[in-house]
Amino acid sequence: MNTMTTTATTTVLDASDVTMRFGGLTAVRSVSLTVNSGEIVGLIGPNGAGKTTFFNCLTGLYVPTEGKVSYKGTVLPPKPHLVTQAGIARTFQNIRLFANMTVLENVLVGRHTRTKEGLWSALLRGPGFKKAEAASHERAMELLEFIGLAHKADHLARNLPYGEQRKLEIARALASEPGLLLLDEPTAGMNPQETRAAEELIFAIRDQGIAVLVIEHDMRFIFNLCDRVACLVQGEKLVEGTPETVQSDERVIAAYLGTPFEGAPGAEEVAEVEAAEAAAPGTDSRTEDPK
Ligand SMILES: Nc1ncnc2c1ncn2[C@@H]1O[C@H](COP(=O)(O)OP(=O)(O)OP(=O)(O)O)[C@@H](O)[C@H]1O
Repeated sequence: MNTMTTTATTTVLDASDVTMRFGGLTAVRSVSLTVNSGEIVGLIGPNGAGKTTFFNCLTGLYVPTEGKVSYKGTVLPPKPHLVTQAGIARTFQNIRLFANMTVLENVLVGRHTRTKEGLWSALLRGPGFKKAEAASHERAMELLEFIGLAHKADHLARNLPYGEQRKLEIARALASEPGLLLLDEPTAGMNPQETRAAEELIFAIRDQGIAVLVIEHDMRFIFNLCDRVACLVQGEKLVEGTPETVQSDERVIAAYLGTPFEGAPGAEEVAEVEAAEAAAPGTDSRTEDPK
């Protein structure tokens, strides 16, 4: 399903024995994970398992207590902007757009790590700055085209529907021209149509040669999307493997259900619940202005 036709596979991300302690609490314990070129890797686990903390260790927001993180063979500096510059971009669990800026401006903000023009050039608006500005504008419009929002370039970000805000965040992350994209719960709060669109978008991103690591609670989404899935439980990696391996692992099921596995809900039951949800108006618990 997710097969690539490219030949050589290289390791894009190599996180080795990453441990993160907060005082007496070990949120992540000796977790190793690689992401290879052409791959979409999923990170799952119950609430509080350490997924976001692990992401924060990868992106320089946290300095791991132990372990190291390399990107394309080079150990990453523990500073978010340097990690972005190195080639890793991320989105957050809660939407972090500039609500009062336009869609285009939000993407342009994401380009700043790739703009080499210095302060004086920017202040004097010399020819170098103008050329860089035009190139950034062109690339930002290409990205908006790619996510299907070019026609809304001049809209304020806060006026976009929720699913489009999530897409815009992805476009802003892509604006830094990453080799690896980290997505923290990209479908949180989405309806089934938006979730399907997000899936298509992530496949398209992978097809452009960008490796993807994604945290998600929606199991159907993750098992359909990913080439490989790792499951964290209480800060430790419990299982890693193909979606087939992970979803049939009884330890994973038990970790989610909190009880020994006694049979998964049937497809019919799931469809019934979904149909009831879709039919009932006003059951969407999302807020207009998600934090
Ligand atoms: N800055 C922090 N200081 C202290 N404890 C923290 C901090 N960040 C996370 N934790 C703790 O670390 C553990 C892992 O949290 P984390 O948010 O990484 O889990 P998660 O798997 O991302 O959960 P969720 O799915 O709910 O987002 C939790 O017990 C959390 O309370």
